[in-house]
Amino acid sequence: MAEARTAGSLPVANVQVLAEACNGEVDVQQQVPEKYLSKHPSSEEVVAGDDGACAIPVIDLRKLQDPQSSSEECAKLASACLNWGFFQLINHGLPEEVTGNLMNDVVEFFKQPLQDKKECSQQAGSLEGYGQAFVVSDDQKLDWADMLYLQVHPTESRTMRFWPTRPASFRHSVHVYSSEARQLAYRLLEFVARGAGAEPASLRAVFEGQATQGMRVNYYPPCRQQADRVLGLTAHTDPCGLTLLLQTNHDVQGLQVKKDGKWFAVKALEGAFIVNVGDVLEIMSNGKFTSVEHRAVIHPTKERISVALFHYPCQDMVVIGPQPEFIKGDKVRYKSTNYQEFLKQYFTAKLDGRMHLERLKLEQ
Ligand SMILES: O=C(O)CCC(=O)C(=O)O
Ligand SMILES: [Fe+2]
Repeated sequence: MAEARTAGSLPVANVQVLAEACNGEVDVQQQVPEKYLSKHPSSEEVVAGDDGACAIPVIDLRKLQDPQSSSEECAKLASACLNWGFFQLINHGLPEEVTGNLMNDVVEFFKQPLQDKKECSQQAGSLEGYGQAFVVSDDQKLDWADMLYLQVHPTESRTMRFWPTRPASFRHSVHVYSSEARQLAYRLLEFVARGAGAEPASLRAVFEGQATQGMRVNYYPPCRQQADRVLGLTAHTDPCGLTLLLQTNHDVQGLQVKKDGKWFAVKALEGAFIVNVGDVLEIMSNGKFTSVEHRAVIHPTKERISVALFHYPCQDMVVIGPQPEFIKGDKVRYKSTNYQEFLKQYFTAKLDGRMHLERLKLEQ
């Protein structure tokens, strides 16, 4: 994701520090600044996921790999990618130690004093490092979150000055986790293609080799005041192909996914990945899969941390458009577009839900 490097964000307050002041953890309690408050609590309906249901479909990798159940599970996967754009992946085979080490180190990173975290601060003109993203004007509403964004693959594209050295195991944990998760993403892309009746290798080939993988860690502090008017992460779609998401405290709900005009609160299953389709996959699949709007809400008393791993096509990709494998007698539904331009537009603007994607749709 070369563009993340040329697209900076205006500097804003550190939200973790602000939250401590607003939550009464220091001598003088501060009011949550207006910039973090939406005008009203959203009028859109939220379907709560606390009755044991997790809202989005659950896909079992073991079933995908078992010849006995593979076709049925593949069809379920393709349907999840079309109708929800999201699913939870169970029996994914990534060792618990690998995900556990990553999450522990991420938690430890954010526990450090601000000064120490600032050693990894973003620099002007780039989104990599510790800071915020998508702040493009002084009067825009702000998200109640800090983030750490790292480009993790290809290895030569890493800028180590943004990679924390504390805790000491951080870099190693990210390296191991991102390599294993990348293999998992490739395997999933094969099943996703198969589920839509395309050649399994067709999608994988686009994302393999020198393809870009970026990791965004989101830190959402609690907010005791007016929690229903404070948003952790504005509604958006992911610009990549496929995102793999993990979160700490699986019992703290934060992620919400839009379907049929309603927000569905996702109840994260312990040990599962939350996987979603990004813009590039919607376009390449000619709309057989959907890049769905999602957002993160915050909790009044508990922090939440999520780690999103974005899988982009190869750096040298020039044009993105519907792939022949996914058209086959269907109408072409999206304009082909210059890939670098597409990324640039995404990373230099305010998050805008699905607007940037709708502009690429052809009249049918
Ligand atoms: O925190 C979450 O659950 C969502 C994160 C997300 O959507 C992102 O980083 O793109
Ligand atoms: Fe996202």
